[in-house]
Amino acid sequence: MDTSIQIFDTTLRDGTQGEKVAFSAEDKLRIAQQLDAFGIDYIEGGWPGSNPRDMEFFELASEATFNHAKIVAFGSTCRAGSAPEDDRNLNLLVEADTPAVAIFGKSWLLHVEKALQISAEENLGIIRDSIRFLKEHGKEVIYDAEHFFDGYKANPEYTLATIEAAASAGADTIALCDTNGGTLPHEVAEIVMDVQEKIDTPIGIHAHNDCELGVANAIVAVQNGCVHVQGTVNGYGERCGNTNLCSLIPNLQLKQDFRCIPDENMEQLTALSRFVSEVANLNPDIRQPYVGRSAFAHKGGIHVSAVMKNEETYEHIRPHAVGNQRRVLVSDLSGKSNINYKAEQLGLELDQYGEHAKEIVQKLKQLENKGYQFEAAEGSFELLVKKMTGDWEEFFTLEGFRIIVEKNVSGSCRTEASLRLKVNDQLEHCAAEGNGPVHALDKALRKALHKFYPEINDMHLNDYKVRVLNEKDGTGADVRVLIDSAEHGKSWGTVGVSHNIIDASWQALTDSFSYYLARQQKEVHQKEAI
Ligand SMILES: CC(=O)SCCNC(=O)CCNC(=O)[C@H](O)C(C)(C)COP(=O)(O)OP(=O)(O)OC[C@H]1O[C@@H](n2cnc3c(N)ncnc32)[C@H](O)[C@@H]1OP(=O)(O)O
Ligand SMILES: CC(=O)C(=O)O
Repeated sequence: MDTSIQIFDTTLRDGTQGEKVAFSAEDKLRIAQQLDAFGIDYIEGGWPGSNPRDMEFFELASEATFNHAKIVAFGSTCRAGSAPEDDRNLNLLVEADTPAVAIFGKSWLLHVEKALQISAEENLGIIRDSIRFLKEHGKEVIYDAEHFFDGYKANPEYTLATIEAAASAGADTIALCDTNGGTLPHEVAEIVMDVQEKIDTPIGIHAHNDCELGVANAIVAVQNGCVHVQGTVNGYGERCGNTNLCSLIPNLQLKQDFRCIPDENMEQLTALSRFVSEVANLNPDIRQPYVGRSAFAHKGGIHVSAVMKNEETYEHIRPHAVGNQRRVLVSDLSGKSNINYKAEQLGLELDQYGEHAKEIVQKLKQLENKGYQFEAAEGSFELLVKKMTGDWEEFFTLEGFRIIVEKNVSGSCRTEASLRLKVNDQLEHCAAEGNGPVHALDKALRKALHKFYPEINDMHLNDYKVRVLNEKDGTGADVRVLIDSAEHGKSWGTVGVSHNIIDASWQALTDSFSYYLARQQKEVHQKEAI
């Protein structure tokens, strides 16, 4: 039995119908090339009749090389009352110069009568005529039966007649669309089975995620005979999105016998997902199954303890199978297993210190109780462990700092920080102005450290977050500051907690510098040892 499933990616078309998703023509080309390399069969690039950017994409795509995928141009059936050869939209589909086109037509009488405002017969006519026209121009035609499931539930005879019209006109594939995303898996299964009995043309599924069932509906459709699935990377798409290919593909290929992409490409899945979110300029969803940063992140002590003994205890697949990785989070839900695992990852040998793991767990829980959070502050966690295990020498110590913020009647604001710091037994006294107090402190600290540690020029602050911990105390509340710093693509997080926002920032800031300097020192020692 042939178990291959055609994967039709519509990230560049339906994906861009999602809120906040937009790509330039060049972005689309970059994504299309990644999708091709990943082994996607069809890449729907956009609607040439919609806007100049999509037209530009098809021009760029016609000059690019795709080794596996077919590029698809998307549009609708012709307008009622106009012959296909006079229809601008259909002519632009032909001119897009792609081997395949996808057109959507109406399946649901409600749409025929209310949206198109034409008769049921006329609708069958425009479906037939549009497909015939495209076939006469040598195109492979994928017919998207819009609102197929809703139409079928309202009037199965008419809805089936629309896809019979498409099949008789030569459509190569008929994709049954759950356009409003409201159909349940058992309904998809029954309807797909019925269509299978009545239509010889290969059928596919295009599902939306309004009931969080985009992936589930695509799976049952495949289990009941669909051989073609449409979806998007990360599930981007109109309203709540489309079938998420990043979940669907491993669900079909790793857990069942269906084949969607070459096996060896599965490890590229996480990279593909993150590449697309990067180009879309959207934060990746950490909780996304398979590819999210938290997909294999273990927090509960019981889980970590078991995973260290056997990963299958709390992992449904090997993270590497999809190019993701296991993470162990450290928090007040940790046990000593979390600490041991994390320490091992950081190259810290806790075993030699015997009881240290238990002490660290206790300290950690106390600190988390005060509002510290180490999950996203691995830099501070490493410093804590080193300090508690006696494996630490300070790079600098604070003698004191003072910050002045002046606001005058013109509205302008001036901030200056002055700092006294001991570095290598020398007292450094530096001052700097900044946009705000933390910026001024950061600059003064850099000034003081630079002559001892010039490498600090290579690190910078990526992100700075403040969280009020006990809101009811208003402006007197404790705050947690999380700082994300980076150097040449490597990043680390640090944390500080205080009732004073400047003090919390100082803790996170100095942890960030200390962590970085310790890492640099370790790299130098490692190089010297070689
Ligand atoms: C289910 C889906 O996702 S379908 C894809 C939806 N995607 C998009 O709409 C994004 C791109 N769309 C666009 O750029 C524009 O809507 C265009 C260029 C296609 C059309 O713009 P306009 O001509 O200004 O029309 P407008 O968007 O207001 O309305 C759509 C028209 O298409 C008609 N139409 C809708 N579906 C079909 C169809 N399958 N076949 C023929 N005509 C259709 C509507 O009846 C309406 O006609 P009317 O102008 O006579 O009322
Ligand atoms: C065609 C399409 O995008 C839909 O029906 O949802």
